[in-house]
Amino acid sequence: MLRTEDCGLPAELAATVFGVGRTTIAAPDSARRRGHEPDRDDGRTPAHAVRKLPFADWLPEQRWYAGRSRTPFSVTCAASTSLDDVLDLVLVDVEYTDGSSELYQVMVASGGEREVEHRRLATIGAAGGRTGYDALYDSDAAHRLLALVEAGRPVGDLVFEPEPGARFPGTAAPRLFDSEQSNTSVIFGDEAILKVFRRVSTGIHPDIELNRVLARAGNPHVAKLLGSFETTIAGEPCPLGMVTEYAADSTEGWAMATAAARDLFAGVSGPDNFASESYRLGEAVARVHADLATAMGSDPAPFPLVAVLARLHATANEVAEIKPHVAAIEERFRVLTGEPVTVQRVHGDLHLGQVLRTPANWLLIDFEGEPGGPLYERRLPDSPLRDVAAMLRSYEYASYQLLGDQDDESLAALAQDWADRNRAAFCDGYAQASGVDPRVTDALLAAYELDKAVYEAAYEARHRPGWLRIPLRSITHLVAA
Ligand SMILES: Nc1ncnc2c1ncn2[C@@H]1O[C@H](COP(=O)(O)OP(=O)(O)O)[C@@H](O)[C@H]1O
Ligand SMILES: O=P(O)(O)O[C@H]1O[C@H](CO)[C@@H](O[C@H]2O[C@H](CO)[C@@H](O)[C@H](O)[C@H]2O)[C@H](O)[C@H]1O
Repeated sequence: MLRTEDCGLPAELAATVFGVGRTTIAAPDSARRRGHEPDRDDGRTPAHAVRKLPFADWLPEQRWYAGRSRTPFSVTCAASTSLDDVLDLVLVDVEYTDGSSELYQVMVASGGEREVEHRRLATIGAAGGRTGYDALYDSDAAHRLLALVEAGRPVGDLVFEPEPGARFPGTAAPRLFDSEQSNTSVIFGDEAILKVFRRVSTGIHPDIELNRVLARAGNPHVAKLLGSFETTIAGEPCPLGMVTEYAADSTEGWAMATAAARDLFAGVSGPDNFASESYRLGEAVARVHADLATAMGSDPAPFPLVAVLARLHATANEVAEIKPHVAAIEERFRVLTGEPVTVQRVHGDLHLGQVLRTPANWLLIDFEGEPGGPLYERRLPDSPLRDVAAMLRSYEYASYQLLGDQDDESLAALAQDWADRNRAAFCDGYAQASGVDPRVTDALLAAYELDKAVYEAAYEARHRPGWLRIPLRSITHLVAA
């Protein structure tokens, strides 16, 4: 049975009560142990009402809500900070009946009739005589949030931090980024993109951390970080969002690659068929790796046998189609026991949807690692081959998704040909820029590809069962090679 609570906290757990920014924060499970609901409302801000908004009904409608396959047990407002009279930053804790939990960030604009886009989706509901909206749909509120990052002043427990020398857009009109994402982004004119993290947790956010390091290293293959903001939970930093320069006139690598592969299928492709782009992309990834290694170091380590086996067995328990391949995959992993690799900070979830082609060059975005895992895990050093293998997998996706559920061998041969050509071009570019050809350690590279394909099998089984056959096909090929 779903239980919705509001989020007043006992005094000893409440973090702070500030001037404009009144913050109420504590570990969510502590919040539920409270015996009373202290009323902190001073009449100036609607925080009391904000905490009573019907988040339990609204959250499951949001595309970034990750709890659809689970049953919520309680939905609790764990923290709220009033940014001004009509804008509150709220952290909503969702606990599920299976014992798992998530903390979601919602920026709430409240008041009477507001000018908001997508009113039905944006309306959280009413409490205390006021209606609460998702503020990211509200252009005024989005501007106020951006202004807070630019000003860099603390509000309650919230810390807003502009990067040194960052130039923020002035009055550029904001628009909500309209696509499937795990976070929510607002674009300001052609100048900046504000990404508000939805599922938040304590730790250092790799997307902010690595973008900062690469911007300071002058790396040309990232969108320049302009600022970020975070809060504190139980003494730990909890990153909430970031602003980067917007790459106007850019196209996602996935759109370009799939268009090129489609041309080949239609018999209208030129001789290059994306290969020169793949070469330049390989160079860009190598330069990002080089700057990350220089700035953050690298170390020798053994091939991560325990981790890849753990993922394999967990996936086999979840995805029946993996079971027949387990022994063969395991063998591929076990021959690499003790095999030395070099580890450093890497992207961690690289694919053609995470790269943008600007008129000038390729940019890598979204350095947040594999979504779902805890932040500390996503920041662990890993082999650069992890990223290379992930890109190689993406070329197979780009061509094989065009087959749909057809088993046409001549089409499959075309798909493989396109993928092989672009995979080779990517590795050539990577080798040229790094001085190390990833194909030299072919068994290692294949093992990282296998590990990624196993991850993808779990991802597809959960999110896109119709695409499960793409990683399964690759697994069959990789273990047969
Ligand atoms: N700096 C940028 N310039 C232009 N478009 C961007 C930029 N950053 C992100 N995008 C667009 O927003 C989409 C989602 O961004 P991403 O960082 O991957 O969000 P999420 O973490 O929610 O997946 C990208 O696929 C890209 O199309
Ligand atoms: O972009 P996210 O960080 O959310 O990454 C997740 O979703 C990706 C799909 O959007 C998924 O990528 C897989 O599908 C891509 C095509 O849609 C393909 O290019 C990738 O190679 C493939 O792994 C990614 O694995 C997942 O973590």
